[in-house]
Amino acid sequence: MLPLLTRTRAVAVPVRLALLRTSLHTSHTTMIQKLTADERTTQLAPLLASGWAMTEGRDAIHKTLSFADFTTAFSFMSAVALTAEKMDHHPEWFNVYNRVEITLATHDCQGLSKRDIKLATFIDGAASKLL
Ligand SMILES: C[C@H](O)[C@H](O)[C@H]1CNC2=NC(N)=NC(=O)C2=N1
Repeated sequence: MLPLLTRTRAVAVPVRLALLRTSLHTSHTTMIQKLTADERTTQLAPLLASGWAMTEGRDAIHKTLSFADFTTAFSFMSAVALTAEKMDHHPEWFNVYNRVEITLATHDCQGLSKRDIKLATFIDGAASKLL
């Protein structure tokens, strides 16, 4: 029979290793993935056909929207900001008066992910209500 302290360590070490494996596995499987080639055809292509464009030199998309005036542009930005915060997914954007330039990419995977598709789709819906 092993002394109590040795037995405790003999059990505790494998348990800790198992927990570490589980946490590594979980963080790996929940990591946000770049869009696959198939997803680019089915989900990204429609956005590229409706005013979004690939950004040169990076896996990102951008679009410029012009509204009637600053108040309308800012109202659009407020709607997008609330949704972006809920999604924990934020646009890179630039506003001057009535114009809003938006770039979307997922920093966590250094490229385009489903979150960018979802946010771009929301942005198009919000803009269409105000344009
Ligand atoms: C810690 C926080 O959840 C992350 O930094 C979120 C926040 N907003 C984000 N926004 C965008 N566009 N890409 C991200 O990878 C991202 N990650």
